[in-house]
Amino acid sequence: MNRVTDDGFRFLPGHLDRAAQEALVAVVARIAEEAPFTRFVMPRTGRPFSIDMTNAGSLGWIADRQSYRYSPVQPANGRPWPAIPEPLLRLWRDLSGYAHDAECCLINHYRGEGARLSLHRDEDEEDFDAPIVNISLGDTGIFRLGGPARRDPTRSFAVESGTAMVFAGPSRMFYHGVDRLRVGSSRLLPEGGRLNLTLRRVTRG
Ligand SMILES: O=C(O)CCC(=O)C(=O)O
Ligand SMILES: [Fe+2]
Repeated sequence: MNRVTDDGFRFLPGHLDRAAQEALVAVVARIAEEAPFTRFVMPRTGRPFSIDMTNAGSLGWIADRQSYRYSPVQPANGRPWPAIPEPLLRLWRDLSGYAHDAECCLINHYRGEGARLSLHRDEDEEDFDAPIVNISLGDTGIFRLGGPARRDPTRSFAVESGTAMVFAGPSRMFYHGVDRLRVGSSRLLPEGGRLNLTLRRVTRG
């Protein structure tokens, strides 16, 4: 049921088997020891996200009252983010086909009911030519994919644990978001919920 569409979007359910998923959960736990999950607030409104975030990589995606941006250090303590672990770099190399390595792995933790991510575009990077590689672990997320304009029609995908998605070509700049979780649909994470990892190139290679 792997799908490739001519807009460059690839939907790859079952890309990671159970063992690979468990290994990535352990990888995320190690990252979170060095860079604890935090709840960012949105610029201007100061309203908190409904999900917790952390990063690995030379640059991490952050949000505060001022802006959405990439930072080489963790806002909470000024320390660098942990390096992107090798298994994640391998996924990037396999799935992105890009000449340069990912610089950021943003990790989103959707803890349960009410955790969502409104429709947005990933546009804080300098390099829009590099694809975005998206990996899901734990509870199924209801993912919404639109088009280049906010008003474009959207499609919804149930994104199960182990699914990889690649946003290349035109789909790199498509609006997207997560409406909700199917809470309790997976037993991968001991505390439940969903982890989403996005591997990103930020600077021009
Ligand atoms: O959780 C997801 O699948 C989407 C995450 C996302 O769009 C983002 O982190 O920018
Ligand atoms: Fe996004």
